[in-house]
Amino acid sequence: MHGSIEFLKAVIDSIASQLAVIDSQGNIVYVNKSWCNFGTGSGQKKSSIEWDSINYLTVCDGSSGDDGFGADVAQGIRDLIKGETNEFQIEYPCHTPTEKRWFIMRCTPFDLDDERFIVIVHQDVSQRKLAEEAVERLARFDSLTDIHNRRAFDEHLEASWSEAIEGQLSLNLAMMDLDYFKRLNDFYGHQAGDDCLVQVAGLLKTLADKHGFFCARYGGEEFAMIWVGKPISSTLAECEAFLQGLYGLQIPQSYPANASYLTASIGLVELTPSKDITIEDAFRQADALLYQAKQEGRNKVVHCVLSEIHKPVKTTKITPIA
Ligand SMILES: Nc1nc2c(ncn2[C@@H]2O[C@H](COP(=O)(O)OP(=O)(O)OP(=O)(O)O)[C@@H](O)[C@H]2O)c(=O)[nH]1
Repeated sequence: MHGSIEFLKAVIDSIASQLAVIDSQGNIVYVNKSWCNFGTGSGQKKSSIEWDSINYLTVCDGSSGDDGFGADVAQGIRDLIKGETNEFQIEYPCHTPTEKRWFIMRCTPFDLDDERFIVIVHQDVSQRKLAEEAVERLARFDSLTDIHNRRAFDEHLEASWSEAIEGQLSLNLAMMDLDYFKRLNDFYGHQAGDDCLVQVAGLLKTLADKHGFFCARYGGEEFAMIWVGKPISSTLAECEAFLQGLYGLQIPQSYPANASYLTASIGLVELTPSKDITIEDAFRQADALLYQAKQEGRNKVVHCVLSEIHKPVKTTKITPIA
C-alpha cells in the first residue's frame, strides 16, 4: 500500500507547494493538486488534464512582463535541461488586487529512462516577505511620525552625494529645528509635543512629495532635507514655504509670547560635492547656519553657497511670516 501509485499521489497532493514536472521539451507531464488550485480567483484555474497539454517553456517565452521574469525562468530551465546547472531558483512577486504575495520557484532535474525531467516547485513565501518588509520599515522609518528616520537619511545622503559627484550636480542640504520646543513640551505636556511632531512631519512630507525632495526626522525635534540638482533659489523657496505652512498650522506655543504659534529655524547649504568636500563639511555648515538662524531670532532660513574652499560666499536671511 505504502509503495502504491495512489499512496504517492496522495502524498504529493497533500503538499501545500505547487508542484509540476515537465519533460525535456518543456511539456507539463504532471501537476499536483496545489498547482491546479493555484490561481483561483484570477481565472487561471485549470484541471490537471488541461495542464498536461501546456508547454511551460512556451508560456514562459511568451510572458510579456517588463521585468524579464518569463525569459529568466525559461533560460534557467533550459540550462537545467542541458545539464549546465543542477538547480535553478528565483523569487518573484505575484500580487492580487487584494493581497501582496511572493513566491519562490525552485527547479531541479531528474533522469528516468534516458529522459530528463524537471520538477518545478512554487512555494508561497509571503509571510516571510511581509515580515522582512515590516523589519525594513521599522529600521528606516520613525515610529512616531512615520517619515524616514536618521538611518534612512544617512543612506540617502550618501547615495545623493555619489549621484551629485557623478552627474556634477549641486546638492542642497537643510537642517530644521523647532523653536523653543522644550517650552511647548513643558507648558502643554509631552503628548501635545508628540502630536506637534506628527503634524510637522506631515507638513514636511507633503511638501517633500510635492517638490520632490527627501526629508527625514533627524532626531528629537530636528528634521533634515536633501535636494539634488536644484538651485538654492528653489530650495530656499521650498524652505520658506515650509515655515509659512508651519505657522499656518497655528500650533499654540507658550513662548516667547503667550498666544504665539510654533515656528522653526532652518540652516540651508548648497554645494557641489567633490573630492575636496566631505559630507561632514556639508553637515557642519548646515548646522552652523541653523545655529545662526537661532541666534538671529529664529523662524527663518539662513542659507549659503559653500565654495570649493569651504567658505560661505553668500548669506541671506528670510523671515517669512509678517
Ligand atoms: N514630545 C516630545 N518631545 C521631544 C521629543 N524628542 C525631543 N523632544 C524634546 O525637544 C526639546 C528640545 O529642547 P531644546 O534642545 O532645549 O531646544 P528648544 O527648546 O527647541 O530650543 P531652541 O532649539 O533653542 O529653539 C526637549 O525638551 C526634548 O525633550 C519627542 O519625541 N517628543
